[in-house]
Amino acid sequence: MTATEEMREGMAIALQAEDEDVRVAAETTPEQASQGAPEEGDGVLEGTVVLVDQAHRPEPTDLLAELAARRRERQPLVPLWLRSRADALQVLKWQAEHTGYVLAYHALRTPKYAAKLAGRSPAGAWRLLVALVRWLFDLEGRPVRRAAATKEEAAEYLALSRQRDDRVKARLWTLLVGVITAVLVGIFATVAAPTWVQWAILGVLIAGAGVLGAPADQPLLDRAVVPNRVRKLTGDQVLDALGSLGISAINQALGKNGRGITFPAPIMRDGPGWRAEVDLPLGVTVAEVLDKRDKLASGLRRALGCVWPEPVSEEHPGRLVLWVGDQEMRKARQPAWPLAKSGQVSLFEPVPYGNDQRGRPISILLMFANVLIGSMPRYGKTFALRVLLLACALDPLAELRLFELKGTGDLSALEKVAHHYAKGATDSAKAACVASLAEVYAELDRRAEVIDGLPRHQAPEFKVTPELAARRDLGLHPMVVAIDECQELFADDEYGEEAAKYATAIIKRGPALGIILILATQRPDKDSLPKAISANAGIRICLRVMGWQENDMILGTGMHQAGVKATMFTLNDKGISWAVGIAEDPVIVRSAYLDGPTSELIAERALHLRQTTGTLSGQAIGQEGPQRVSYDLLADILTVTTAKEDKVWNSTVVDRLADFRPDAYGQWANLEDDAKTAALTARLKEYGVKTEDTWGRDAAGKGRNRKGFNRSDIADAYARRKAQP
Ligand SMILES: Nc1ncnc2c1ncn2[C@@H]1O[C@H](COP(=O)(O)OP(=O)(O)OP(=O)(O)O)[C@@H](O)[C@H]1O
Repeated sequence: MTATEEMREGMAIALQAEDEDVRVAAETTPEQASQGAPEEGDGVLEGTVVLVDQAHRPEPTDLLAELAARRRERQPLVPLWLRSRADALQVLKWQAEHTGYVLAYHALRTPKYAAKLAGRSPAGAWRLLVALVRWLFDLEGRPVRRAAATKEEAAEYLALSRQRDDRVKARLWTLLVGVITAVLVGIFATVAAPTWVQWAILGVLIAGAGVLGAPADQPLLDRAVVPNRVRKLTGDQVLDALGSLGISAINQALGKNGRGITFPAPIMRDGPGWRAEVDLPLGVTVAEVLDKRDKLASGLRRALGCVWPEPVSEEHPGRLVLWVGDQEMRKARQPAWPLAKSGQVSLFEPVPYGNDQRGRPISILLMFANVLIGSMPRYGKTFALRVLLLACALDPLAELRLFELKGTGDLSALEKVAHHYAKGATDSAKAACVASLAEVYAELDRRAEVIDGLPRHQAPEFKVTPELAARRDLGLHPMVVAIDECQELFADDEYGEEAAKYATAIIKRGPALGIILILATQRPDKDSLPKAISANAGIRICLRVMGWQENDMILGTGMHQAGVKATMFTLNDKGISWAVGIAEDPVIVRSAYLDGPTSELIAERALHLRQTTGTLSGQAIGQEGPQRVSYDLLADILTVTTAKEDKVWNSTVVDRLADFRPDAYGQWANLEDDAKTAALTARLKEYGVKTEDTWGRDAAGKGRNRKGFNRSDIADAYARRKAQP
C-alpha cells in the first residue's frame, strides 16, 4: 500500500521533514480523500499535519495513584538503620569498631611516624632557618626595592630602604629577645626540668622540624587500610561491578554516550552491611543480574556470601537493591532462636523461624497456611522443618502428626509430643501416614460442620479463631500434619494416589479449619509432588536447587523469571532459602540452626508444657498409631442399630460404634455430643446420606429434636455400594 493509499483510508503515516529532525504525521479524513487522491509520485501530501510526538498535554490521571507513587519516592524520615533498636546498635557498633580500628592502625605505626619525623627534621630545620633569614632581612621586599632602583626613582627607593632598615632593626630585636628566651628556657630545662620534660621538648622540636620538612606529596600518616570485612560500599564500586557482568546494555549505559545507571537513594548502612538502590539501564532486569551474582561479587571484590542482590517487587523490574554484608551470611553470628531457652507460642501468632541477611528476625504465621519446603539433598530442609515443628510443639494446643519418611530420625526429638509419629521410607510408615491423613481428611468435614453450627458471632469469618481453638469441647485445636521427604509417599505405587487425594483436600480446605500441612521434599517434580498440592501451598521455602523448574515448582510459577532464584545459592549456603508468602515480598532467610541436642531440650519443654495443660494425646500417651482400618462404616451402623429403629440420633450411634469397634471409632468416644454428631454427619456425607432433625428421647427420657438419620437411608446406601462393581 502506498502512502497515498494509506491517506485515502484516513490512516496516519509518519514522514521525515527534510531540514529538521521532526517527524510529522499526515492525516486525511474520508471526505478529503473522496475529493480526489493526489497522484502517486507527485510528492504533494494533502491533509492536516500533526506532530507524531505531541506536545505535552496533561493527561487526566488517577490523582490518588500518582500521589501514592510520589509518596513512595520520598526518602525515609528516619534513616533505615535507625528504625529498629537492633539495626541502630549494629550501626553504632560498626562505627565504634571502625574508629577503633583506625586508631589502632595509627597507634601501631607510631614508631614509623616518629622515625619519619626525625628523618625529615634536618630539612625542616633548614627550611626554618631560611625562612627566618628571609624574614629578618625582609627579603620579600627586595624585588620592589630593586625595581625602584632600576627605574631610578630615588625618592621611592629611599623610602623603601628606610622602611626596610626600620623593619630589620625591629626584627633583629625581636629575634634577639626570642633567642635569649630560648637559650634561657634551654638552660633551665637542661638544669632543672625532669628528664622526661627534656625529652618531650626535644621530641616536640624534632616533630615540629619534621612536620616542616615534610615533602608536599608525602603525607606523614599512612592511609588506614580498612579491612575488607568493613570496607565501605561506594557508588563507583557498584558501577564497576555492574560493568563487569558482561551485560551489553549495562556496558552501553556506562559508556561514553550512555545514559548511565542511577541511584534513587544514597548508599547507606543497613544492619551489618551496606545497601545500594540502583536503577538499572532501560531494558535490563534484576533477574539478569541475579544470574551473575558470583560475577557481581567478584566485581565488588567481596565474598560471594556477602553479596545479596534483590528485586523490589513494588517497583519496576529494573530496580535493584544490592545489600552487601560485612560478613558472609553463613559466617555471621546468628542470633539465638528466641524460643530456644524459654517461652511458648500460639500458632495464631507468627513463630520465629530464622534471620534474613541483615540478621533481622523472620517469623512465620503458620495458622491459615500450608508450607512447602524444598531443596536438593543436604541443604537444610529437615532442619528448617524441625524449627517450624519445634515451634508448633511449643503451642500446647497443637496436635502434631509427624511423618519423617527419610528414616534418619531427624524428627525423633518430637516423638514424645506427637499424636502420630512414624519414620522411615517403609510400607508401615507410609501406611500410618495415609491412615493419619485419612483421619484428617474426615476431620475437615467434621470441623466444617462444627463451625457451621456455631452462632455467627463466634465464627464470624467461618474459620477457627483462638477462642474456638481453646474450647476442647469443639475439637477445633490447631492440627499440624508434617511429612518430610513427602515424595516417598506421593510417588508410591500403593499409597501415592490416596495420599494425594487427602493431601489435596487438606491443603485446600485445612487452613480455615485450623489444619496446617507442612511438606518437605528433595524431589519437587510433578510425579513426586502433585500439581494441586504444590499450587495451593501458601508459604514456600526453597533452599538451594539446581534448575529453574525445581525453583518454580517450589516457589511458584514465574518466580525464577521474576528474580526469586534459589539457584543462586552456593555450596556453602546451607539453611539459606528464598521464602515466599511470609511477607509481602519474597525474602532470603536462614533458618535458625537447632542441632539435635538443642532440639531434644526444646522438645522436653514442649512435653512439660503439654503435661501441664493436659494436651498430650495419641501415641504420646501410649495409644496405638494410626491404622489403615478396613472397616465398613455403613455395615457397622446397620450392625449397631436394629431394624425397629427407623430414625436414630448421630450421637447415640457414635457411642455404640465406639463400643463396637474402639480401634476404628474410639477417637470419637471422647468428643462432646455436638462434635460426635458433626463427625458422623461428615462421614455419612461421603456416602450421600443426609442427617436431619430427628425426634427422640434422651437418657433421662426427655423428648427433643437432635441431628439423626433414617436407618433406611443407610441400608439403601449400603445396598447401592454393594451393587457397584
Ligand atoms: N540454618 C542452618 N545453618 C547452618 N547449617 C545448616 C542449617 N540448616 C542445615 N544446616 C546444615 O545442613 C546439613 C543438612 O541439613 P538437613 O539434614 O536438614 O538437609 P536435608 O536437605 O534435609 O537433607 P536430605 O535431603 O538428605 O534429607 C545439616 O547437617 C546442617 O549441618
